[in-house]
Amino acid sequence: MQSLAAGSQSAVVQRRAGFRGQAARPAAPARRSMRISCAVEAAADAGEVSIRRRPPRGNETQPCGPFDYKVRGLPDDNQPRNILEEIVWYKAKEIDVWRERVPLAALLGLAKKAPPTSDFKAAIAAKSAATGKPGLIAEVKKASPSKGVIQPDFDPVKIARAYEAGGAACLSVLTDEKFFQGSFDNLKLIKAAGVKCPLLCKEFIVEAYQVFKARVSGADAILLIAAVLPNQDLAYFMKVATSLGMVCLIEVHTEGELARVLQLEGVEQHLLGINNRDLGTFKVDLALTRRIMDSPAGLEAQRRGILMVGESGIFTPDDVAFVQGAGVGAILVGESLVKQGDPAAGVRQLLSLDA
Ligand SMILES: O=C(O)c1ccccc1NCC(=O)[C@H](O)[C@H](O)COP(=O)(O)O
Repeated sequence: MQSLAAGSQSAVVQRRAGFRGQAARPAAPARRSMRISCAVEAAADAGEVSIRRRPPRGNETQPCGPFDYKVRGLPDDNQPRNILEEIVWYKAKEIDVWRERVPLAALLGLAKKAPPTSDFKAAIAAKSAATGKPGLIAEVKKASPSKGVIQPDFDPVKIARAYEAGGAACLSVLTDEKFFQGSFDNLKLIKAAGVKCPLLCKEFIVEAYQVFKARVSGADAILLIAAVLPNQDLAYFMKVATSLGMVCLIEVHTEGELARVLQLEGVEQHLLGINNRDLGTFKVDLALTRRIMDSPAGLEAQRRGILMVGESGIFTPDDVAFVQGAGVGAILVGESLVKQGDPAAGVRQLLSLDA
């Protein structure tokens, strides 16, 4: 909406400047920008939330005194359609347990007392300017639903220090326990160890409670997934994060989702990520980054100077060059770095910093 309004305004300016009563037409760049804006608006309709936040016919088990009662005969459409749905459905139960242990009011008190955050975007810009490569967000990742355990000898602080020494701009720390064997404690440990790289809390956020928990645990940035969250929720979590001094990495999987999130007010202050992993098949395809960056929504994001991040499936310097060529300013890399014996060398090699 915002961009369309801007496009129309420049068309009006052009019309007013019409020369000698000629039928005034917007100049070519303005016409192009209007065309892109209209295409982005049309694409946004296709970017609706694809993940159902809870089982449509209720949970398969219901509490019954001290036991769980299994509800029989629920139809197939009550099963998660992909891994993200499975994660999100489980997350609701996890949050209930956390909230019982530490109520939201107590968490708010802790968040108020937390030390200041570090500037996530500035760290990326600085590294990028120094190396000529996209800023690296290196992920502290022990396991994943697609690969199982990736690094059996997992020491989060050692890995974080190695990433920093190798030249990463920022770190991403997986906090999900059930599916990624991560934890909020890892985030706390890395911060407490004095690692200077700003930290992204890689959590599947569905409630504001998690945003406060991220801040209390030392995060400088949070992940928000457009497939899970409608714009109303994204806007709210962005506001909460901003009020706590954090930025958001808003992740999309399709052009439609990108077009939709571009409608969010103030989205330019945050980062937009394109995740190359298909949620149904787990296959990664870097060409997705290129396709989305070349789409009207991708062009609009670039025109607005939004920091774009290529995520998942980046293994080699050629992969880095490919997504950089597509226009991203940062990359998020987990598996290819974390499974190396020497993650610092892995970072230098991936970014060709030794050459
Ligand atoms: O990693 C997975 O298998 C996965 C499955 C389902 C949802 C999300 C998943 N990963 C989260 C991520 O976004 C990646 O950890 C991150 O982009 C790094 O990816 P990679 O370099 O391929 O490890």
